[in-house]
Amino acid sequence: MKIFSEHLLREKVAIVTGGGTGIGKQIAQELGRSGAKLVITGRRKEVVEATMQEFLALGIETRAISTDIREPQQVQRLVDYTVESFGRIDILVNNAGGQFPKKSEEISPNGWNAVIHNNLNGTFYVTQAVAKQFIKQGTGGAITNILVSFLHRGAPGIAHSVAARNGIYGMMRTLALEWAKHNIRINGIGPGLFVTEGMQEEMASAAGAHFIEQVTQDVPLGRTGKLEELGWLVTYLSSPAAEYITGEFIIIDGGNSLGRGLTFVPY
Ligand SMILES: CCC/C=C/C(=O)SCCNC(=O)CCNC(=O)[C@H](O)C(C)(C)COP(=O)([O-])OP(=O)([O-])OC[C@H]1O[C@@H](n2cnc3c(N)ncnc32)[C@H](O)[C@@H]1OP(=O)([O-])[O-]
Ligand SMILES: NC(=O)C1=CN([C@@H]2O[C@H](COP(=O)(O)OP(=O)(O)OC[C@H]3O[C@@H](n4cnc5c(N)ncnc54)[C@H](OP(=O)(O)O)[C@@H]3O)[C@@H](O)[C@H]2O)C=CC1
Repeated sequence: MKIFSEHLLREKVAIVTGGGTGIGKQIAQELGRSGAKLVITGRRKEVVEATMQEFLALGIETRAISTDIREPQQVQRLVDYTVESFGRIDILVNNAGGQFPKKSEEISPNGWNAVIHNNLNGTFYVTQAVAKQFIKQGTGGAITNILVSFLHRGAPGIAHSVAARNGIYGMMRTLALEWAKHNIRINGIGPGLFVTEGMQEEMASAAGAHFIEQVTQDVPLGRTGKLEELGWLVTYLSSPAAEYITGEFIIIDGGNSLGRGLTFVPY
């Protein structure tokens, strides 16, 4: 379904980390369908290049480059490559990340550090490098961080990831204040359950075959999310329609974080 005009983000240039797969791929596609030029990145070159070919076939101007967001030099190469390719950057989507489920008493120091490093440090490196380009351009920019719906509620089994995402949340609120004078907006969204290969490999396989059905039972709207729904939200937040929104966190989970509601209903 097409929601936004193909001119909404015309002449805008967007970087999407983890843009070769799952949520990042769909967000990138929706930004591209709304007119943005794309640079998609992830560690696996062959994955981002295959997605680039799909986008080019749809008529979306796309480049792909491999980057490990944990490596500041590679992150700077991503920024330089984007500017060399398209002359500027306007939009950043920090989507790359993830975790492995594990009882907290069993997480090794290395395991803890791996998740914090990938999510929190990696997100900061990309955010800082892109924001420096925004400031140099003097154009402002829009940054959206993909966080988790249970950011404030907590989630047993992924303490390292929830800690890292709350670190990003604190960073995001601070940077929204610090960089408002440069017209850099920075927001976060918290997806509930969206079925992707990555999610199935990392989460559902460890949690059991019925994980998705079980989680879905708790969703008031009675279904998992559609990936396009994330793409539309990020497109909105990246567009002029959201020019007065910064430092915000929006949950998109079909009401899941509301819980089941009151057991007593007065009718
Ligand atoms: C409701 C759903 C909500 C959320 C859904 C999603 O997010 S869906 C999106 C889902 N998509 C993703 O999550 C994809 C992204 N995820 C990843 O790329 C990786 O899982 C990573 C970044 C978390 C770790 O990568 P890395 O290359 O830095 O790790 P490394 O190999 O160098 O090991 C370092 C330490 O970590 C330990 N360890 C690592 N893995 C596991 C494991 N499975 N099991 C146990 N432990 C594990 C490893 O043992 C070692 O500790 P040790 O033995 O030395 O004490
Ligand atoms: N699916 C869901 O229900 C939910 C997902 N999320 C979050 O949404 C994001 C996308 O998840 P999803 O699409 O489901 O799963 P994926 O596993 O498909 O997405 C993870 C992406 O991040 C990239 N990535 C991971 N680490 C790095 C790194 N160090 N440098 C560069 N790229 C990296 C991966 O590419 P590569 O391996 O090639 O580097 C991959 O493209 C994640 O942050 C996830 O935690 C949040 C809530 C719910």
